[in-house]
Amino acid sequence: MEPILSGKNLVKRYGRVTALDHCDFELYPGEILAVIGDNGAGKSSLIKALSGAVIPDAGEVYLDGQQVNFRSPIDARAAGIETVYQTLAMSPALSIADNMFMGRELRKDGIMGRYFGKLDKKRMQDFARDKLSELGLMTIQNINQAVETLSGGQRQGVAVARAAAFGSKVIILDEPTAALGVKESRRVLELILDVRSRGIPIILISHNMPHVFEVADRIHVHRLGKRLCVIDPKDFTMSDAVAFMTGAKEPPVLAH
Ligand SMILES: Nc1ncnc2c1ncn2[C@@H]1O[C@H](COP(=O)(O)OP(=O)(O)OP(=O)(O)O)[C@@H](O)[C@H]1O
Repeated sequence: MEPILSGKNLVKRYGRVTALDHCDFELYPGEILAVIGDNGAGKSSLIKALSGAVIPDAGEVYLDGQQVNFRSPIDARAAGIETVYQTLAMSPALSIADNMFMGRELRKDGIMGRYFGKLDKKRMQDFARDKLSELGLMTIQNINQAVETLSGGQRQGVAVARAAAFGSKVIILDEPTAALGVKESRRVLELILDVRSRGIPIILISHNMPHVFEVADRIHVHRLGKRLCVIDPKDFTMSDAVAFMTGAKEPPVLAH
């Protein structure tokens, strides 16, 4: 099977810091791939390079086997890669429906939409409602409710639903459960599994080993700016994973 998204020899330097040091990466169709690593290992730099948020100094990114050169996250989004950052990029005062369409609002058909930019609120609300209920998020009663009235878990849910609605190829989640309580985290993990069952592969960056081991099909262990190894969570313990990523223990099989 060919990877849906891959990176080869990616390099990213910030002054004298090498955040990505000839890093390789592969995401396969339909999988949840966790990316773990110590603070500063370069995980964020990796997903940013894959999603157009930073332009690597060297190396290549391939989507569906074709080389891509994303100049911005907008390019990556247009190609079907959606990223949910911890900060969520939502406007708290706007409604759920408005947040789902932020930056890609639907306009009305015909003259009103084309020449006067009139938004098709009804179509956006219906779409938002459909997407949220598809993912079992209809504990949210009112699609016109402001995002600031939602709990942390519900907000994360809306952000994941938004990504799932538009991310036709790949969804990247950066620490989706970091700010959440036990119950809310559980809901978000279920949502991640739901998204996978719809056939969309997910990259999950997380420091939370129980969460990683619960949902990931494979784990990319990142260390000192590159992939150290990829492990199957069924073959290793959480302490093994932590030992590999901190350098306390050598992995049995290296990435290269
Ligand atoms: N914009 C930037 N300017 C300068 N240095 C940066 C910048 N972004 C990242 N770095 C450096 O690059 C290295 C890798 O950072 P990165 O954020 O990718 O790591 P990370 O694994 O995501 O860390 P964490 O788990 O702490 O979020 C770090 O040494 C960091 O200080």
